[in-house]
Amino acid sequence: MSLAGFDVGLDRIAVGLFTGMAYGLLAVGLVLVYRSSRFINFAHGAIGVFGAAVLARLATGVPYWLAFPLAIAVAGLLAAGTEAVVVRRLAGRPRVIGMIATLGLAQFILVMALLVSRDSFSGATYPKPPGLPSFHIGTTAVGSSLTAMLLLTPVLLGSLGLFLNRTRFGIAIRAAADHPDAATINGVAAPRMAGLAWAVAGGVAAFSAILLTPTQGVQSIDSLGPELLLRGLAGAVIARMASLPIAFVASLGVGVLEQILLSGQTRGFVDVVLGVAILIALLRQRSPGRRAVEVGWTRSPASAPSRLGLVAPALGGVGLAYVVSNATASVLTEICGYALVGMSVILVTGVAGELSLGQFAFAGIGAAVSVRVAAASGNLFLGILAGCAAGALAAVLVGIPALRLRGVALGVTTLAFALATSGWLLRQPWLLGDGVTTPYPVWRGYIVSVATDYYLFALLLLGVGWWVTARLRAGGFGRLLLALRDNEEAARALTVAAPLRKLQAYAVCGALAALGGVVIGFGQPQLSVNSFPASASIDAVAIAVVGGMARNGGALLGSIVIVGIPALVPLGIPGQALLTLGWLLVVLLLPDGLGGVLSGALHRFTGWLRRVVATTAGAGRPRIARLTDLMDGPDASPAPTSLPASPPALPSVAAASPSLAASPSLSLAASPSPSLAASPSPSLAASPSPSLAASPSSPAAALPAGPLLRVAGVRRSFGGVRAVDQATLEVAEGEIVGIIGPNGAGKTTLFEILAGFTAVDAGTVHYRGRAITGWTPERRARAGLVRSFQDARLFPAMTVRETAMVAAEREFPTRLAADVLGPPEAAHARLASADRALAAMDLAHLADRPVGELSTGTRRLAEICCLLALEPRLLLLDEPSSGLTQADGAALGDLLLRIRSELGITVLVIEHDLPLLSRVADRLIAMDAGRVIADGRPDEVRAHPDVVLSYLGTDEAAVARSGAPPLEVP
Ligand SMILES: Nc1ncnc2c1ncn2[C@@H]1O[C@H](COP(=O)(O)OP(=O)(O)OP(=O)(O)O)[C@@H](O)[C@H]1O
Repeated sequence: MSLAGFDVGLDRIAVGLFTGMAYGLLAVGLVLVYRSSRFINFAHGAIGVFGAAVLARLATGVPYWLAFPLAIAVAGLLAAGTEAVVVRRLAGRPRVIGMIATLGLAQFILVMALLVSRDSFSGATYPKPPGLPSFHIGTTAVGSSLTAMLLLTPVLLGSLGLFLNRTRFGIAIRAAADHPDAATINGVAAPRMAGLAWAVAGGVAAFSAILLTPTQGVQSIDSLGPELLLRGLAGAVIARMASLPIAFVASLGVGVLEQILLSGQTRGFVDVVLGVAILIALLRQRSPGRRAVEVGWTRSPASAPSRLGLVAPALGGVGLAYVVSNATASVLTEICGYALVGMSVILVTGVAGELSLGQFAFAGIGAAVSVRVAAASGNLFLGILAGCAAGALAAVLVGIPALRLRGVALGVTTLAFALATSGWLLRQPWLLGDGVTTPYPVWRGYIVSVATDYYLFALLLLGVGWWVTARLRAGGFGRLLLALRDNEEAARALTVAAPLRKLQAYAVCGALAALGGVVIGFGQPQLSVNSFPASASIDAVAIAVVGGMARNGGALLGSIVIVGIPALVPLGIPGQALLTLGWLLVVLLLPDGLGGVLSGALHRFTGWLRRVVATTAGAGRPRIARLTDLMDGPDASPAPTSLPASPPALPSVAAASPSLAASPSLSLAASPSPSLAASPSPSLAASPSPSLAASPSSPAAALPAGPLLRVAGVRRSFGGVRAVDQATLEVAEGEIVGIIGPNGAGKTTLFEILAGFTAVDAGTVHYRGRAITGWTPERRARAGLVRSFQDARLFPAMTVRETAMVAAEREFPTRLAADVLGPPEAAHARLASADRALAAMDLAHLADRPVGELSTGTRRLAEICCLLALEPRLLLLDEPSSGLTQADGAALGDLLLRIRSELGITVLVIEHDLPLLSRVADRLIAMDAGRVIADGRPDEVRAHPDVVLSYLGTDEAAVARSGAPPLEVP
């Protein structure tokens, strides 16, 4: 039967269901692992293939049906071992790194499978299950393997369901996956349960690989890589990486759809359709309320463009052109191209913190467009520009769905795009078709036709890409990306426009990868899709990780190791295994990659040389000190000495108290310190200054009639939990209002809604008379509605000064082009503004300390400093006293009163410290189970019977016990 040119007959559907079963099992394993470890195990398919290899080897000596469970058990053990040795070891590092480690592991395991048994890659010679019938559906032969799959898959899934839902271990796995902390408190060993989940997933993968291999032709490592993974991921993503049954059923659909499409189209077209299906599934997913904050990024030296750092390797590279053969020059050219793509990975993953598995697709598109445009226009530079623009555009389009969903979303969409590009897009006749003849680049009339000459041209483009990347990383743009990577919500609360900045990052990375593609493209007389396979995108990730993501030089180093060595030295399978094992070990053991090791060695070497020169030649600063710039460049953190002079330290909030430096805790016991408003600083303390008074959010600006904030009938549920339920409240200009309620009452969710981080199910929020329900967090923050966070995490890998510079973005925003080409005025202005703000809060002495090293109290002060720098009109503070000592808590009360009296800022504050609130608040609002249960004067609310019942549990006496005796309300 045919429909629109596609065969939808029974045969097709039957074959589709069989392959769909295999994809379904893959998807089930991916979901299981994702639920327990929160990342995608890219080695999942490879673990299955390893199990299949073990069966092929065992079946030569023992009966098949004995080898079958043994092989599954080996795969389960391998998966559990992966969890214990690789995943747990990387627990404190970003999840992206865990996923990258599994990419390396996948390659290593596949090579190992090849060493265990070559049969695991060939359907013709692979053992088939004995004792089971073969039959026909229509004209389709169903062999014994498919019969086994048909009979055993329901048994396997049924047992898995029973195991997860009915057994103690299964329930513990689910509990540990969904609520690890709660499970640990209840005595469930969460890490052991994750290991068990991985073991089950590994066994399932082996089951599917063992029964699927006999139905396949010869499989290559490539066909078992990204393509198979995408098919499993499609079902898993449709099931939102959560539901095992939906993942399985969706995968059956994927299998059937694939078979039907294959009747009239190529495999590449199937990838396009799957990519679109994944995109739709991702876009339909609702953005989660609170996001998990990414942990584990360490502070890395950003590479500022140092002249020596560029010139020294460039001179070495140029020198090579005169000593190597044309064949070697071609390899060197390839290394340059891959290094540029690796740099794009460094920017998107190392700096922006998102995994992209499609950078080579952008390279391919860039190459194809540039070659076409250059050939048509006869202008090489026009071709290069067009190629980079095409790469940037493609990256932006692919990145859009990932904007709302962090974590794995970009990895999944880019993987789909990589496959669709190499399988379909690049094969279109208007791009590469069956291959196009590349015109020779012409340089000022000179035709670059010799490989060694072309290598020099490649080196030039590498230098340009390096310089641009280094400028961006060291400037304001790099800082914004780091802030978004470390803590996206905090960055948005400081007015950073996350979607715009991320799209800019994707565009730059797409253009950079495309430039790599241009280098590779013009280096080949005939350009075809074979130069840009999907698996090369994974090599690009390997390059970045092996070389080290902290430095641009890492991409070059990684490219030499991953591309150069195999091209120059024939490795064979054992050599390849060693190389992949090597890069896996680098991921596990060297967070800074080989670049970090080399840079450390250079530092030590130059230190030693300096000492030698100093001893032999007496005093004097040897120039070789700057050799270290080869890897690092000067630290991007601007030296305080190079700044415009900061105003003298102010008589600030903390000035009258023991200094913050002297005490690790927050010291706000400043009252009666000189007034903030009286401070000579032109910054946050400058309420009467012209800039603040002129600001639209200034209290002096014309006020609309009515309350500053009006919340009406707001509702928000998470699953079955009504976090906020018909909340209605108002806050008048100039008030300090406290929000109280027991844990889980919905206070923070209400703040999330007010600040724009969580969407409402129903109800409206009006601020200054305008409906802001649909506004983004950054728009609200720019309008003066500013929030703090309960944990005051800020950006752990950034210094206090850099954090304050993020807040200064509101006044002096970073412009991408100016960051690369422009003069440093805006950067200086941001720096001066940050230093003024820090000085006003007496934090100047902490300016160069990484935020991650500060105590909670000091971080909280730094956070308030940044928030005040935004010149807010309404400040939402979420439990500002948590983590403070009692004395600091009292000083916080003084600070709140002065923020209102001297800066005219209205404050809405969530607090558990009732005595503090009773002292500073004009009004209290009590919440319970998402509802507002009381609203009025503090003494009234505290005495309200519902409040006593829900919040205090007992009676008014508990108020006195919960802290110091209440003070008079001012
Ligand atoms: N993103 C989310 N996903 C699922 N449930 C959520 C989410 N955010 C909040 N909740 C649930 O909503 C309810 C209210 O949580 P919320 O954090 O707003 O309360 P709270 O009053 O701020 O508590 P606490 O004082 O402990 O911070 C809780 O049951 C919480 O588990």
